[in-house]
Amino acid sequence: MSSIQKAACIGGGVIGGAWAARFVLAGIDVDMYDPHPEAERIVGEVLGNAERAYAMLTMAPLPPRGKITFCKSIKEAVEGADWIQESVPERLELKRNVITQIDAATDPQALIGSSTSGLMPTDLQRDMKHPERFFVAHPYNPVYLLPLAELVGGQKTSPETLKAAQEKLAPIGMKGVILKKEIEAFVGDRLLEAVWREGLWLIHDDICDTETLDDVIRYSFGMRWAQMGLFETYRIAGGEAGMRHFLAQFGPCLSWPWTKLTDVVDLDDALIDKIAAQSDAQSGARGIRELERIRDENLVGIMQALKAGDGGQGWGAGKILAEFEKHLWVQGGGAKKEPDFSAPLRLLDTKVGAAWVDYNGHMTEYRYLQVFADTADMLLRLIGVDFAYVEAGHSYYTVETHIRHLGEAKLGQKLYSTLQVLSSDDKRLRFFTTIYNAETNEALATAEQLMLHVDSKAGKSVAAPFDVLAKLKPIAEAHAKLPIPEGVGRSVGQKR
Ligand SMILES: NC(=O)C1=CN([C@@H]2O[C@H](COP(=O)(O)OP(=O)(O)OC[C@H]3O[C@@H](n4cnc5c(N)ncnc54)[C@H](O)[C@@H]3O)[C@@H](O)[C@H]2O)C=CC1
Ligand SMILES: C[N+](C)(C)CC(=O)CC(=O)[O-]
Repeated sequence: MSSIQKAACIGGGVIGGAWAARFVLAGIDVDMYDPHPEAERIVGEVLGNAERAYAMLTMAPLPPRGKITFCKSIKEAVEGADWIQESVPERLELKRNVITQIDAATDPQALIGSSTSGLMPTDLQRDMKHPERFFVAHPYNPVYLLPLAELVGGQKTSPETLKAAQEKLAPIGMKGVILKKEIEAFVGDRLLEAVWREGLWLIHDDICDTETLDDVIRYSFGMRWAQMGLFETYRIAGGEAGMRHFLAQFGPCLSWPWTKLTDVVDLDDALIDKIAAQSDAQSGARGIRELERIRDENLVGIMQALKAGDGGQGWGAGKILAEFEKHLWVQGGGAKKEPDFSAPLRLLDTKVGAAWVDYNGHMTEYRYLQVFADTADMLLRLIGVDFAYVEAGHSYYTVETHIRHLGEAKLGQKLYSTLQVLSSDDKRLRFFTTIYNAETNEALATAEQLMLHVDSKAGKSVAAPFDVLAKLKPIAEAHAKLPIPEGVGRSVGQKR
């Protein structure tokens, strides 16, 4: 699968900042150009929310975070990038000018995507020297969570470009959907505009207020749309007779006076005041960043629920998440140099994210287990028990864990973990893991764990194969020479 090596983001507002977060959390360095004096702060805040969301979204090992560099010009930002994402304000002349500058400054092989919500790619690529590598990659807010990018080519875009873009989006957890023809506002914003226009009429005509309108969506079809969209939902609504029956029954309603879709409401001062006041009453008690965090938590919950859909295969956006996680597991947290076996193995470096902190203001207990489990997974990958191995039907299962909490970790604390193999045979693997404060090297928690090698299809323990045991052997032999860590074999309880 071809992947993005280095990205450039031109424009770092709501969408450009979130694209940057999507890239850096997938381990890709980003060079950013945005003349806004506070661009660095704004992008930093978006990235903070994105990191918080990812800490809730997945337990798969994220690669080391990419680096964001703020540049002084478009030329400087795009140098060496193989994916450039333009996200400047929605004005044709401005975008065309920026895209032409990007085109002139980059390698002709680099892909150039525009975040435009509705401008035609043919209009945007008009002045480019290499228009064949330009396309619309229309994302949805927040880009770091919602997987879709509508990929739309203009008259001069090559079909290979769209295919390459689709392929490069997959490893960063996105789903590139290629539209057959260009059209203003593409597919998503055509639908959203229709709903929005209708919504504005309902407020204008005092049928409901903004909160009631939002309730109607979120308590009903909004939930359906998140998992089945429109046509699959309506197929079910046709009952056993299916889509043909649905069309026969509800098709005629389309010509009844059910909608005002062709009329555009006049957004005069009175209507603007009314909507703004209703929206303030509905949501004004919370700031934008707080609303973003609530939205992100809810989206994560929906995506995780969908990941369990279709009998555990994953459904809709949950299937994309499952595929992204599989990719992360295969990558194993990024390339690491071969560890030194003559000491406990340093296998994981991480940081306490906001979603890890509990009501006591420190890292909550189950997150320690997560770090221990992630560390154990690193050991397993080191001995060849990787994703392909597990898919082929064998694995190690944890059968016993004893955790000791020795210190506290607060929000943002950098951590690392080390693992010492205590004993092993052809089925058993016993090891001791310590989580450290990365600044002071203070031990914060330890775990002694026992794993069994299993045939996961048969559901029973079996001897590990020769090649796994051969990889484990030098680690186990080297660790047998180390002192037994303090705490090994301790039981839970008070002295009597
Ligand atoms: N906000 C949304 O929900 C979505 C927006 N989009 C599209 O993304 C694009 C950007 O929209 P937003 O991020 O919402 O706007 P925004 O106003 O939040 O951000 C635009 C950024 O571009 C910067 N900028 C202005 N001129 C520039 C230049 N010459 N070079 C580099 N940066 C420049 C501004 O300083 C600003 O930070 C638009 O095309 C929009 O249609 C796409 C999907 C959703
Ligand atoms: C409002 N908008 C047209 C900029 C919205 C989009 O383009 C997509 C989205 O995130 O809803």
